[in-house]
Order: sequence, then C-alpha cells, then structure tokens
Amino acid sequence: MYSLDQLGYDSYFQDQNQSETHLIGRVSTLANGIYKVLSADGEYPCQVSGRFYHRAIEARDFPCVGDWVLFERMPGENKGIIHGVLERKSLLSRRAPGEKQEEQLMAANIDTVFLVNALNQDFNIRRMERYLMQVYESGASPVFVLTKKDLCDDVEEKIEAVEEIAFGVPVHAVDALHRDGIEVLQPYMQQGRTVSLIGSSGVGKSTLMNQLIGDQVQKTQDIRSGDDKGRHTTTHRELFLVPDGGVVIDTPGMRELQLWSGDDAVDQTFQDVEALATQCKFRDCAHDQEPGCAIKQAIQNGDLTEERYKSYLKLQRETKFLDLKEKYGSHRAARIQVKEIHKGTW
Ligand SMILES: Nc1nc2c(ncn2[C@@H]2O[C@H](COP(=O)(O)OP(=O)(O)OP(=O)(O)O)[C@@H](O)[C@H]2O)c(=O)[nH]1
Ligand SMILES: [Zn+2]
Repeated sequence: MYSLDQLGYDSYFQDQNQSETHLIGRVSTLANGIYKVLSADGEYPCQVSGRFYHRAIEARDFPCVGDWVLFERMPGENKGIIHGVLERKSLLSRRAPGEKQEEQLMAANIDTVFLVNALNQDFNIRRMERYLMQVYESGASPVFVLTKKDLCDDVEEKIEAVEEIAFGVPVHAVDALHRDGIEVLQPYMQQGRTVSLIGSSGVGKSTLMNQLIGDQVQKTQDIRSGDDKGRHTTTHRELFLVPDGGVVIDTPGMRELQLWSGDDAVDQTFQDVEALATQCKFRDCAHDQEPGCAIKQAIQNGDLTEERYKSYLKLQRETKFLDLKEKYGSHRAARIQVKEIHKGTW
C-alpha cells in the first residue's frame, strides 16, 4: 500500500486522470518489459496492453521509471495491464549508443536532479557544464552537490567556480560519508518531490543516497587503495521512497549521459556568453576579428575565461553535429561537417 501523495501524485497528474475504471500507479522498476507499479492498492508487475503496444511509435511512447500509468488488475492474478501513461513533467533521456540514435528513456517526472561531483578528485567544470545542459533539456531543476568536502582544502573556491558556470543554480558541499551538510538537501526531498542523482562513478552517489534514504538500500563498496574510483555497484534502476517524504530515483544509465539535442540547453547553460554576444557591434559577429566584439573584450578583461568560451563553442558544435546526424545520418553529417570546416564556418 502506498500513499499516492507520497509517491508524488499531485494536481498536475490528477487533472489528466479522467479514468473511472483504471487504477493509477507509479512505475518503480522496469525489467524485460515488466513494469513494477506502486499504487494505493499495492505493488503490481505490469505489462502494456496489446493495444498500447501497437499504438506506440517511438521509445518515449512507452512508460519508464517514474511515470504515472493507468492500469487494470488482471482478475484473480497479482498482475496488471497498463493502458496509458500520463503526460510527463520532465523526462531524462539519452541517445542509445550506435548508429540508430534511438532515444533511451532514463527516468520521468523528476523535480530535482542532484549533479553529484566529488571535490577531491577529477573536479571538472567542463563536465559539469555538460551535465547541466542535460538537466535543462529534461525539464527538471538542477542542483549541484559537491561531495567529499572533508577531503578538500579549498571548498569555498570550488563552490565559487561552480557558481560561476551555473547561474542561480544552488551549489551545496557535503561530506556524505560522515553525514556532514546533508541537511541542506532535505528541502529538495519533501513529500511528493522526486529527486534523482547524476554523476561519475565513485563520486559518492550511493553513499549520499544511503544517507538520504536512511537505509542501506544501495550498496557501496570501499575504494581500493591507490585507486580513486569506486567500483560500479549499482545494477538496476529503481525508485525509492524516503521515510520522511520524497522519492529518489536511481538509474545506473543516468550516471553517464550522452547529449540528446539541445540548442536551448546550450543557451541556458551559457547565458553569460549569450548575453555578451548580443552586445557585439555586429549582429552576425563571429567573435573572431570583428571590431566591437563584446566576447573578445570580455575575455581580454577577464570577465569571461577563454576555457569557458571554448567549452561553449565545443558544445555548440557538438549539438549541431548531433542535430545533423539525426536529420541526415552520420555519413552525411560528417560530410557537411568537413565542408564547413573547410569553409571556416564550423
Ligand atoms: N571522505 C568521503 N568519502 C566519501 C564521501 N562520499 C562517498 N565517499 C566514499 O567514496 C567511495 C565511493 O562512493 P560511492 O557512494 O560508492 O560512489 P558512487 O558514485 O555511488 O559510485 P558508483 O556506484 O560507481 O557510481 C566510497 O568509498 C565512499 O565511502 C564523502 O563525502 N567523503
Ligand atoms: Zn562578437
């Protein structure tokens, strides 16, 4: 038995649910086409109906972890049939590896994504920019969580460095191992709110999860001496209820993300660069040799770092290439890219 409120059911979903015959539930895990659905009535393994299956056209038409689904109990059995998925508030997805570029759904209806990075190891601002873009694409709100502050001497400097690339995005430093600073994360985990964690292996996601969930649900492993990386311990995606309210979704695939698309996401992530560009003398300024270029000026003044500007250009090119690839396939996309490089427009 679950309380729907605690699972995150709110007016956004209530308004969509006109069904009097179907039950409502939230998908907690997915394996081999079987969805585990949590509902006010209990937990049911479910499959999508034949009709649903035939109507679905693309990956995002199917349910994924975090989705609210309308389902029906099979008479006399402890199983269910899914008939519909409610419209999502947010969706984290990535490109499947390989030529086909299919979208792979990671998790739905996440309110807050904790972007987890360790303060002591492999502290990489450029990677954080990528993560941030991914979250902006999904529709969820990003929050930076910098772990292992007990192992770092310049916590304040690092926080500032992150704040510089993430406008208005909260940045919190914690020591998850000794439970120091964890309480600042509680407000994101209120009743009905869904949180998810993204970050590289070994940064402390499972440790943080354990602390937040208050239970050793996720297993962590000690790092081997002389090796900065924790071994990969999480094997399946899952949705957890936090005892004091809130929902946490952990899916291993979300730990390493691949950009999906996202001109808008580039713009949001690099609001400072975009704002500068509007101040260039020429509207079509390439920020190269033009007079009155605000970006060149800002780099000279030290208001914008060369690295950040390069990162912006790189991510812009990357998303441009992804879009071309999606439109024309990788062969033609590569040809267009080579041509543009020759013309100097890439
Ligand atoms: N000192 C310190 N150690 C931490 C902290 N957070 C995590 N650790 C340690 O870092 C190692 C890796 O932590 P995990 O929680 O397994 O990391 P993870 O991100 O879940 O790793 P994967 O499961 O590989 O994705 C473990 O030995 C933890 O005890 C922290 O805030 N301070
Ligand atoms: Zn310019």
